[in-house]
Amino acid sequence: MATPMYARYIPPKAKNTRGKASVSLPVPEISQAKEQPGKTKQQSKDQPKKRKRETKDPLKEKEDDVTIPSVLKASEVEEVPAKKEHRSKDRPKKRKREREEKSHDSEDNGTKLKKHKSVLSKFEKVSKIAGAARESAVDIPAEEIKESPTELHGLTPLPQPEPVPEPEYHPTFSALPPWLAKPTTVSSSAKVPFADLGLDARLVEQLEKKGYKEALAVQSAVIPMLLPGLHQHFGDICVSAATGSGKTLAYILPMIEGLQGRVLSKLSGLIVVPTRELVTQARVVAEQITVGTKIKVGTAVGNISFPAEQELLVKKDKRFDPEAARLLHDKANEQLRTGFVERGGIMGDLMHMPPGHVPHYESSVDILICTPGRLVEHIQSTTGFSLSDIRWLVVDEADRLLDDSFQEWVDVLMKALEVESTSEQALARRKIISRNPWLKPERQLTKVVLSATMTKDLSKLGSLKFRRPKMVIVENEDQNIHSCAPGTDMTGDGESFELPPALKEWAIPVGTGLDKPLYLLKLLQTNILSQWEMEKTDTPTVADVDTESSASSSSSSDSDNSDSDSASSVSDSSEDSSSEDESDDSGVDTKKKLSNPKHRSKITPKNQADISSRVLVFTNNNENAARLSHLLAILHPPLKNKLGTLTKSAATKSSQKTLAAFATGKIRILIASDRASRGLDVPDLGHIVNYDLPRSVTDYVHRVGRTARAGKEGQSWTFFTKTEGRWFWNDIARASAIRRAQKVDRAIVDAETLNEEKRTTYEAALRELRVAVEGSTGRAVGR
Ligand SMILES: Nc1ncnc2c1ncn2[C@@H]1O[C@H](COP(=O)(O)OP(=O)(O)OP(=O)(O)O)[C@@H](O)[C@H]1O
Repeated sequence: MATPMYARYIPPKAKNTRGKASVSLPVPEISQAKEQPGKTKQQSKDQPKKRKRETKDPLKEKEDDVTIPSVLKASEVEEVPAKKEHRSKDRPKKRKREREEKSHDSEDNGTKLKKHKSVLSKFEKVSKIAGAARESAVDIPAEEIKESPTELHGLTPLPQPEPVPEPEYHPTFSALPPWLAKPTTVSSSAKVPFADLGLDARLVEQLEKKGYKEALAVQSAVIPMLLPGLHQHFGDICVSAATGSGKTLAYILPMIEGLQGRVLSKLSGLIVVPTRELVTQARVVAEQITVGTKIKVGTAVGNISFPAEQELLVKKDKRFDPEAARLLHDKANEQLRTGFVERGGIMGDLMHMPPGHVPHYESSVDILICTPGRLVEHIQSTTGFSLSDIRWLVVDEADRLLDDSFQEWVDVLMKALEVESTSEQALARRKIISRNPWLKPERQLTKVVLSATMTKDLSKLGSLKFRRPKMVIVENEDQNIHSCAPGTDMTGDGESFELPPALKEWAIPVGTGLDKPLYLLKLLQTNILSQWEMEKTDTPTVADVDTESSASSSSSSDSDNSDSDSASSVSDSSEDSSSEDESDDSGVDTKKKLSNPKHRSKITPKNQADISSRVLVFTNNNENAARLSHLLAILHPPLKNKLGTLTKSAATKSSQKTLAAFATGKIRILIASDRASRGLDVPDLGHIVNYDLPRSVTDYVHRVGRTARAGKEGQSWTFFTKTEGRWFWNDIARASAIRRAQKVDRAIVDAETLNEEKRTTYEAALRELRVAVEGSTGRAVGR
């Protein structure tokens, strides 16, 4: 009796009693039994077993699945427990009836029908109970009850609901402090005449002589904040402004204005920059502005010996002060007694002093421009080098410098700045201030921190210990600014950078990258250098090329200006050749064929001296720069005297020579490592080539920022290989962190059209280079 009732017996039209619910039920086996009276008891006993076996068949199972719902109506499911209860109560009666039936059966000659009658009577009872239950339930018209159509499914997964999109998270708070979260923004078009900035007339005149008629946006915003007046900010300033926007004058002018009346030299302004080239560059700007004043500008970069640099920075003298002399001598005696004798320094100098005198040190410079490494050396080892009178501290290229933990320069500098001045005037003033606390403190140190890619990392900025800081951001408010993430501005929590508005960026696919030198040669030929520049020197033979000294030789040699008419060795058939797009990026911007004559420089005697047709080529390391320089010189010998290299390993003097030659146009192609990517200002530089892809977004921003400076036009060309394409387009060309006025366009260089002779020369050059490098270092050379 374990089989449920509905499984054992299902009546033919179960519930159509009141013309309401009409449910078609499976044909009941009992009726079959009725119709087949010849079936034996054994057969009917076997029936459940047979069904059990049948249910093992999956197809059968499916059939059951389909039929069962029509049987299992809610009212009937509820009937089962009701029936059970009833049965347990009526058990004695039932047995009695069964006995009666049995006796009747025996009377009826033991036919099977009697047994079925008992089952039928049970069913009638159940039906009565179900009928009563149904009467108490709400009547539903039969036509409203529809059988749900059977859905058949194959093996394909059932359709799933659309995933609910995650709601966009717009924090109503910022993790940054208010001065960083809500910076002061300045439009890059907000220019003001220098005379309106509160600068001294002499300074304005000096600037006009240089051809600067009005202050650029960053200067118009920052100078008034640093000078006494209505807009003065009593605290420190962080500045974020695009490359070439004029940040150098924005900090140098107020510093010079503030120190003009100075009679005695005191080290009052300290400018820290990352490279020696930038020290030299900032010094040139400062010296141009200080002409006619007593302000002395010094540098510390390590291009001369350390003792020589010490002498240049600090003047040593003697001062009659018996009391101070006695104290110092006591200290010296104590050191002798304990054995801990200080070598050099003030104790060393004391030995050479006449009785009653002490050594006296004075700064030889008012403004010091230096690299962080050399600064730390002077703080730690130069006697009399004191930062206690510093009023201006400038950290240019701040994000780069704060990344640099070299010699823990920030900590050393901050400690040195905390040391109070021990000069007599300072001591006297401190005495007065202690009695009159409302008086201004003796020294007010203002920190100015600048970059085109300013960090918002508090852990880095915090190391500079700002006092009431303010962030100033200069941004282009042009509606056409292309920012891949709509609404990206420079004031959010994330870091975002702006490119110069007049910069045109191009991206050039270079296949696997194996023939990059040939691509570069073709690009120089078609779009950067004029034909005159490509061909003007006598063509030397491959053997003539001095690989090691191409940079220095080119900087010193003044190329012969004969207007050579010799036929170009570079094929110019690119116009009709169809270029194949081998890059893997998708949906890329307009493709431009660079061999189109309208992109070419016109060959006229006039533009022979056009220095904007110079190019700065960036490689990823010194080795690549030297190798490329060598290959180009062999590939196209007329370029030999127009090539220079600028790498970290080059001596300061040689780098300065190379840079000067590049600035004056003697060198047309400067191949450099990332050393040249920060801050370098080469006036009217027209082109940048990223021969190797930069390693980061910030590197890209600084590299391309060497052109299109101070509102002038410039172009950048970035080579990308098949494997680099995705990164370049996603992280640089369409990066939400970069705001640009013009989108990056794709350009095709037909390096294939370079003639066979060039390819043969290229192969020969590679072999020669391999032999040269393997010979000297035992290493293999790639291209
Ligand atoms: N007021 C001005 N008018 C015209 N030109 C200017 C003015 N001020 C500066 N310049 C020129 O702008 C160029 C860029 O200046 P500067 O080197 O200070 O830029 P920068 O913002 O420091 O760039 P980077 O971030 O790359 O270091 C220089 O060649 C400079 O001579």
